[in-house]
Amino acid sequence: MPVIQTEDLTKRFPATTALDRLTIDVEPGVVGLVGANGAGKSTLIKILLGLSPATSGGARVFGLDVAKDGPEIRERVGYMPEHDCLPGDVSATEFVVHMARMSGLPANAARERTADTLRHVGLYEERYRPIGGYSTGMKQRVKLAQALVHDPEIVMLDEPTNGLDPVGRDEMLLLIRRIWAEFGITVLVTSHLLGELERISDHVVVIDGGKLLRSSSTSEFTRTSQSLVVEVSSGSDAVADALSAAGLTVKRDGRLLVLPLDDDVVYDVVRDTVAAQGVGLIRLEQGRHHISEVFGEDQA
Ligand SMILES: Nc1ncnc2c1ncn2[C@@H]1O[C@H](COP(=O)(O)OP(=O)(O)OP(=O)(O)O)[C@@H](O)[C@H]1O
Repeated sequence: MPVIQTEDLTKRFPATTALDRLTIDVEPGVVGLVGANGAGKSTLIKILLGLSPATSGGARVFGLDVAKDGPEIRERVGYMPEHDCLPGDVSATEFVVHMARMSGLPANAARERTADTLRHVGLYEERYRPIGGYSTGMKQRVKLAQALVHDPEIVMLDEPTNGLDPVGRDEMLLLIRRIWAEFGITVLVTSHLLGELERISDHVVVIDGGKLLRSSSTSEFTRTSQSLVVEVSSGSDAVADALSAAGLTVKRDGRLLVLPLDDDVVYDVVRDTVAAQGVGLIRLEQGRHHISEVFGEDQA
């Protein structure tokens, strides 16, 4: 059963339509929600949490209606907001214990879960220091920990890699993948970077101007964009011409010839063509495009 479903979900603000008849089904796993700034990602999350009403259409989380069952949904969901929202004068431990108590955990369980969760996100001795002195990466980890501390069934992470350097991004992406892989908690994670979500998501939903552009499994995204890279010992111009004559679309990338891999027969055509030209085949390998390239963006 889908964990999140929306049907014709629409949210209008006076000056803009943030979501425009959005219909999606999200199955368990890591789901990437991709869109440029202002695409409607945060608005969708707030509606799913029952914090903001839809203008029309509907949404369900675990089959519960977001318009009526907000409190029950929020008990079962963890939420990491996009913007910095942490108090600077308390420690990570104090803050996360507080959030755990707010979720209804008894004092002892809250302390134990907090210690486990902060360790899981990679905060150790620093967890006793005031959050005000933390780096952006450490603050993002505290935000992630408070989303996980009450052992939710889904976490919704709004731009968790925002403001992080490349190493911090990689670490955060790995942590997110582990939430699903090790604990079986479904993750809905937003980003404006297609390339980074492609690396960790089982399924990717792309929205633009509040409208659905595409929703499919990550493997399907990349399968439709696979290519075959060919390198020959000499005479690459003649080989390219012969491949074109055989009906293939050939692109040049320096010494390499790149062909769309839409059919396995492409391998045979390349092998036969290269043999007929009497040149050596140095390389024949599958190239994997990034989703971002499919959308013509250079973001990976
Ligand atoms: N409370 C609000 N009042 C009026 N307009 C809003 C409100 N919240 C969002 N919007 C508008 O709705 C559109 C979608 O905003 P949203 O924050 O959902 O986008 P986003 O994809 O999360 O982008 P970002 O990453 O920049 O937050 C934007 O045009 C935004 O200005």
